Amino acid sequence: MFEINRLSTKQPDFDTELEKLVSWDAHVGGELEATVAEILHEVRHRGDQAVLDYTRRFDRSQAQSVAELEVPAARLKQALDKLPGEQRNALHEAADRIRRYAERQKMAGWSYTEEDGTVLGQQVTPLDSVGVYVPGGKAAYPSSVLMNVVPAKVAGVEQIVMVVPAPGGEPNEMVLAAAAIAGVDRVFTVGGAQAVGALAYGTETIPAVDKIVGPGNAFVAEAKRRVFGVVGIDMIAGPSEILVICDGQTDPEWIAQDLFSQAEHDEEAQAILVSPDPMFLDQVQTAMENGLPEMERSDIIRTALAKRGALINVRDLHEAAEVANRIAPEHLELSVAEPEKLAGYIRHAGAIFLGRYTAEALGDYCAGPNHVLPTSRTARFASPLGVYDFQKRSSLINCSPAGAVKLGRVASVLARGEGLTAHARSAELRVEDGEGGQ
Ligand SMILES: NC(=O)c1ccc[n+]([C@@H]2O[C@H](COP(=O)([O-])OP(=O)(O)OC[C@H]3O[C@@H](n4cnc5c(N)ncnc54)[C@H](O)[C@@H]3O)[C@@H](O)[C@H]2O)c1
Ligand SMILES: N[C@H](CO)Cc1c[nH]c[nH+]1
Ligand SMILES: [Zn+2]
Repeated sequence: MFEINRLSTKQPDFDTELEKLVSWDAHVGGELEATVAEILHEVRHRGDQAVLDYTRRFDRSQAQSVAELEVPAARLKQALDKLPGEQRNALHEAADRIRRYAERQKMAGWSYTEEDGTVLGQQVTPLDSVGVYVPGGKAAYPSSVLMNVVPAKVAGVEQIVMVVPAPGGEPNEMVLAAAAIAGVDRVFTVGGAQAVGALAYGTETIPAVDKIVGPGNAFVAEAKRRVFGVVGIDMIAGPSEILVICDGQTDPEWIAQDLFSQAEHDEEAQAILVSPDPMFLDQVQTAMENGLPEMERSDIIRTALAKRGALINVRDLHEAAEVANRIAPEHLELSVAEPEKLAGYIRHAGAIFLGRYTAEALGDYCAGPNHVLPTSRTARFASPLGVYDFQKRSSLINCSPAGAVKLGRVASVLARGEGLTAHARSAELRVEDGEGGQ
């Protein structure tokens, strides 16, 4: 037996029950926030020693120094060379698809000339240094190495520092091989909030970076939220989420596995099925009941489904889209006859998977689009990780003498309206120069 929440939009307390299910606060709460605040404080003030203490405590490392937690470049290459051919080929194929998609996201600079000869534009530059968090507490994620590092390389980031927990002190070989393929500059086997703190503040051994990207559990997500401002962050990419909208015509076993696929990441993961067909919800529940014992991580799935899993009955597919928009899930599968039509009603989702054949798991590994996606309803305002996260823009303004006269007159009026005399004089001097020359 397993537990899963059953809801219907027809029940009078639907809104309250849905809120309980999807609200971030209800699941993480103040204790986690206090723990993360303390870890960040310690790392900021005690540097390497704090990183080492927490790594020994949370990841059972035997290391005596943070230097010992750095993985040399030769070790990455060795992992790649020794990897079974099938795994090496799969990593290369996934990297190629991710790169092809990322290339299309690359922003270029542009400029245009106003009638007065002033040139206006935008210059695009890559970030200097980036810290990539690769999760690794409950599972190893070579795919996350590729998803984070490949777009950073496409953008032209100079220094990429990767952090990844190594439970028991043993780094995962496929993760190291992926780091070699992607071209990471430095790797430290440090995880959790202490890794985020080290990348944000810098320690004696781990360099501070300009921006931290990558997914992780609730501790990692909270740590990134807290260091924002000291460094840039990509988004809150916390415990995984899936929401499937199904018209009742897909094989229930397919949908059951799709729901499991995200639930197996974490006890805090979210897996929701929305359908107008109550009998189909029953069939999927039965398929889950039958399939669960075969799952290697059935304990994690069981906990996640009881906490943040739900089968929701709606009146029709239009109402299903409304529910999805309210939840703003990380992943949204549209397992319906006309997915493109339904997609037109979707406003908030990290990634949309269209049609019965598009299993979300394909996007996790190799379809091409990034699997680092906004969670905890942040898809209302955030986007998938992309090359644009590793690029920044500077405005370009190059005034001609005539442009300086024209703009100077406008600026002078506005500056005097704001009571800012120096601004006004700065503009007026160029106007006077231009008028004198006429
Ligand atoms: N949104 C995305 O794009 C995306 C992609 C891949 C994975 N994920 C998510 O990443 C997460 C991976 O989680 P994980 O746990 O396997 O690895 P993780 O690397 O995110 O977290 C492991 C670290 O958590 C810290 N930690 C664990 N328990 C702690 C405690 N009680 N107190 C303080 N720190 C503690 C430890 O430092 C440990 O190193 C999952 O939630 C998964 O759903 C999300
Ligand atoms: N589903 C995760 C993003 O939430 C990505 C992933 C990696 N490996 C398997 N899945
Ligand atoms: Zn996944």
